[in-house]
Amino acid sequence: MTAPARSAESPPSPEAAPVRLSALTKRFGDITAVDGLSLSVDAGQVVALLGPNGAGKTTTIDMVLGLQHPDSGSVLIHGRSPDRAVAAGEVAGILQGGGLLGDFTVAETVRYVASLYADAAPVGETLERAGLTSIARRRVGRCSGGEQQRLRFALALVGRPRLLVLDEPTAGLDAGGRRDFWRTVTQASGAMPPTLLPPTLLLATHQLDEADRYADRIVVIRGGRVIADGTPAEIRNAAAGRQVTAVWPDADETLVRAVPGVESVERRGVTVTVRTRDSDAVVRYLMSHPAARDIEVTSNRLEEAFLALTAPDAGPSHAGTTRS
Ligand SMILES: Nc1ncnc2c1ncn2[C@@H]1O[C@H](COP(=O)(O)OP(=O)(O)OP(=O)(O)O)[C@@H](O)[C@H]1O
Repeated sequence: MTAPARSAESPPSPEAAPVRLSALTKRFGDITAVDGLSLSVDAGQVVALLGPNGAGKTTTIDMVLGLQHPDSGSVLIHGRSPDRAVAAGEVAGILQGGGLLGDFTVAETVRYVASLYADAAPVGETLERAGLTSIARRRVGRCSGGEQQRLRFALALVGRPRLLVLDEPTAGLDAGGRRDFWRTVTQASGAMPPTLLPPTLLLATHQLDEADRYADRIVVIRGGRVIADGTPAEIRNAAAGRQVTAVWPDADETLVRAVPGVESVERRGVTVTVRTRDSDAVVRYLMSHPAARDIEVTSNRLEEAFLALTAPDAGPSHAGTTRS
């Protein structure tokens, strides 16, 4: 949890982006953890920073929360500095391994943190939103890892932040704990009144399925830089395109290879498999040949796209869009 305590300073600009990172750079000795990273997150987006270990996700998140300061570049949260945004209670974070007091009950913990805010959300409502009502009297030390993570979510919500930042929120949870955590977050987002809804979510993860399933937008980071930025479907296509298969006994592979966007053509028996960046063009071509039948288009899996994008020798993605 980040420090709460609202201050009485001037309100943020209503038009300012929830997060605007400009040419952000952070070094630790010889290591450049974040290397000129620019990123703008719009209100209401669920954005996943996706990258392999050491990509610079946590360092970026720490700078968004004012826990680290950049060597160069700037961070603006709703148009102001992270320190001021955190002090104003506009942003809350769930950080890796954030501490909880084992002797407090779940309800006491939420009540205590709520008391630090001038304008906290009602405790009962917050417990309900985080799926904690049935264990409100349980000591925190007796809660499972998943329940403790839902408690951290409740603590993040109780200050009514407009931006919620999650760093590897399901690290260490089993499949059931991960599912419950995300069910809680998405149900809370879908059903909460505006007073309790954090409208914008920035999530750091290396869990591909998490980014794919829950984010509107995935920003792939490697070596402290943005290498791809788009919807999950765009990221899949950016790295590896699509695959079109058809049954076509007399296919002329040379002609298929000449269709715009085609990367490879493979023939096994009567089946032709085409990897392409433009599946529409391939389908149109196949449809113009009556002998080609049983045409199927499949998206490559995000995992393949991610591995292709983050391989050490991979160049920057050409199809991913970079927003700043
Ligand atoms: N306080 C620090 N001192 C020295 N090096 C650091 C420090 N914090 C981060 N680094 C280095 O900066 C690089 C980026 O680390 P960071 O933790 O931001 O990556 P990450 O993408 O969050 O990785 P992970 O998924 O493993 O948490 C790594 O090489 C890491 O070793």
